[in-house]
Amino acid sequence: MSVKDKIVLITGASQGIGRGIALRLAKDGANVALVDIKADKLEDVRKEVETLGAKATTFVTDVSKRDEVYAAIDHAEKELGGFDVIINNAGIAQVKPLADVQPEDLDRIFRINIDGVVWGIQAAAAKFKARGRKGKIINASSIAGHDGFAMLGVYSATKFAVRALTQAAAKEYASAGITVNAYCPGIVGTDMWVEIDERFSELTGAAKGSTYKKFVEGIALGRAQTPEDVAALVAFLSSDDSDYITGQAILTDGGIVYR
Ligand SMILES: NC(=O)C1=CN([C@@H]2O[C@H](COP(=O)(O)OP(=O)(O)OC[C@H]3O[C@@H](n4cnc5c(N)ncnc54)[C@H](O)[C@@H]3O)[C@@H](O)[C@H]2O)C=CC1
Ligand SMILES: CC(=O)C(C)=O
Repeated sequence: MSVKDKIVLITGASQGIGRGIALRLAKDGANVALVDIKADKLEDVRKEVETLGAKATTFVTDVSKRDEVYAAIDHAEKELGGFDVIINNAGIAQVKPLADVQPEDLDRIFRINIDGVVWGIQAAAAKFKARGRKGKIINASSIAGHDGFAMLGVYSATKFAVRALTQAAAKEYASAGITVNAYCPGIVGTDMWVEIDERFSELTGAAKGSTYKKFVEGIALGRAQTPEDVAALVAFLSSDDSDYITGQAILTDGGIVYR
């Protein structure tokens, strides 16, 4: 399995799963374009990647803004000399009972978790076609893209939407040699889960840390997932070994959801 010398753009790369993917791909020989809204943390990840001997560039981008996503891909191509894979990883969570959801809640999460993936798909596909090259598009879904989770209903809807977009894009772009897949992590110990746990505590009175603990106790393999666990699947999906796979939303969750 190799991603050697591939040029991979990763959104949401400042921390958590995105950072884990960047470091894994760099170790495997890829060069990476790191994209996020958090400029300072992006630079920290760039230095970590370069320590591993890979080339890296950063581009501060809000994925909900179409022009910025197109500009990020142009930047990656110019700075790194090509463009082979996009990982539409950036996303936000939202913990709220459905009864309390307001129009602005929908707007915010849809713009990042759905619009951001649409812009990433269309901008990457346009660039692959312009370069006359095959390419790979890889999107972040979730176990919540396979099962709707209570208090995470709108979030779950966005992750179901990512699966739908992945399937539709796989069909639209197959003839251009572009594959489109999604990864579906389970309970990963990142800042996103710190926030989810805190919001559950505020809403239900659960002790701090107890919601995360309860979810982790439901994992068959008996431990929380790490960004490295997720990155292992994404490295495979980024490599030529996954060339015959398209339109799939692959679970990597240690045994929570079975499909
Ligand atoms: N942590 C978990 O348990 C799981 C996470 N996921 C998904 O994996 C992806 C990454 O999650 P984590 O690393 O855990 O989250 P995280 O909250 O630790 O990191 C998300 C990154 O995305 C960036 N981001 C947020 N909005 C952005 C925007 N508009 N434009 C550009 N960047 C933006 C943030 O600045 C941050 O660096 C998300 O799509 C999430 O929904 C899926 C399943 C489980
Ligand atoms: C954050 C997330 O996708 C879940 C379900 O944990």
